[in-house]
Amino acid sequence: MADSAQAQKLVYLVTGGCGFLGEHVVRMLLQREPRLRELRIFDLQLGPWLEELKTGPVQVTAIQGDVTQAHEVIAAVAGAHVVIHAAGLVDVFGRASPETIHEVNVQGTKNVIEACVQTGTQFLVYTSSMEVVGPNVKGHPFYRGNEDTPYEAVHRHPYPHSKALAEQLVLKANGRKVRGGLPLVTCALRPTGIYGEGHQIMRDIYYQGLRLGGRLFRAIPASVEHGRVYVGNVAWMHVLVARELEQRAALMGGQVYFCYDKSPYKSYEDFNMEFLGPCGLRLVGTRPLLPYWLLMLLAALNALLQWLLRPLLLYAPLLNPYTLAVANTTFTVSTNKAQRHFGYEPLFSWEDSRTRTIRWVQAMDGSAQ
Ligand SMILES: NC(=O)c1ccc[n+]([C@@H]2O[C@H](COP(=O)([O-])OP(=O)(O)OC[C@H]3O[C@@H](n4cnc5c(N)ncnc54)[C@H](O)[C@@H]3O)[C@@H](O)[C@H]2O)c1
Ligand SMILES: CC(C)[C@@H](O)CC[C@@H](C)[C@H]1CC[C@H]2[C@@H]3[C@H](O)C=C4C[C@@H](O)CC[C@]4(C)[C@H]3CC[C@]12C
Repeated sequence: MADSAQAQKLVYLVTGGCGFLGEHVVRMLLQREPRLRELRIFDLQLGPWLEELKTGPVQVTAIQGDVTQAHEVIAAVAGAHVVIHAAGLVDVFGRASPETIHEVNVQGTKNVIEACVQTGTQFLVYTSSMEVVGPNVKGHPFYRGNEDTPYEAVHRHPYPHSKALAEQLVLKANGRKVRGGLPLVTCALRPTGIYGEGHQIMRDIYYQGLRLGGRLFRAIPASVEHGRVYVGNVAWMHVLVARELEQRAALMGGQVYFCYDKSPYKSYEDFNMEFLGPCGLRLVGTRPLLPYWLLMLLAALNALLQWLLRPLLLYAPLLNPYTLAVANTTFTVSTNKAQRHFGYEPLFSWEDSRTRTIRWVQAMDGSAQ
């Protein structure tokens, strides 16, 4: 094994490094990538927690920047050996316009790819999403599917559409010559619904339950299963892919990998209760309390209200026609492609993932029980 001076020679860049997933990727890299000399964290909004990372042996460089600005991306990428592109606008609640979602998720990804080509960075890992596949607009279930399962991926919503376009760009760029003549090696990771410390939607649902007297009301049948994956395992897969991409370029280049672990298959609501239940919330109803047609009507009313109120304020509730359709469509993955291609095994067991998430919820407002 090379001594520490030789081993620490690589420069990594993580775009979106201050986000929910990005922060876990940053911390995982610092803990588990011994070859790091410099870790660049590029984000629109830098977190104050970055300061605590600057006391270690790895040079941590915080870069406030916008992936839609090509020159800012080029400056951040120049000299990096590996780019992990996790920056994105994750919006299925109508907060941002379709144009903005496309600008960030598609044009931003184009800028990252071109920056790699122009500056000579050879390895690019893209954080894609299960939504590149589905659920599709027809509500077809994807049951224990894998990377090769045939499925009619048809998207109308701007977010999944943008992720699909961006993923295509990344995979198509595999093999392009970068500055210096070497080939660009790319791959895309497709997490299912990520949960864990820092998950904003879980936080929102928790506080919604507190506002409703500790109760949540079942809207989705328990039989509708949604694949979920712990954020620490998604971060670990990113670290592993970035490490193995060079040695296994021929096998991994241009490939997609679902992110998976041992988290149980449950409905979105029942899965959330694994963490919210121990924190004092109760899910009312063994089956949906309202008929689906009424939920669709309420979702449509929310969409109409959002449109009417937009000139005055942002009204963006959890329930809208898209989120209802997604929540109500089974989407679970069962694959071992990441294990076969680069030896991935989840770093965190289901029990550990669950405990860590519960502790995070409990710490939110000192509700430890
Ligand atoms: N959360 C999930 O369940 C999930 C599942 C699958 C895939 N993903 C993907 O993982 C990635 C990270 O998602 P997340 O859940 O951590 O979301 P997040 O919103 O917490 O993090 C996204 C980060 O990107 C940054 N960002 C947004 N626009 C930017 C821009 N123009 N320039 C630079 N930085 C910008 C944000 O500031 C934020 O820090 C996204 O690409 C998302 O599509 C998320
Ligand atoms: C109000 C009820 C119907 C409630 O059950 C709605 C839940 C809804 C907000 C979530 C159900 C499924 C979620 C999505 C899924 O986990 C996968 C995603 C892909 C990722 O790339 C971004 C997030 C998301 C779209 C995620 C968003 C919240 C849900 C729609």
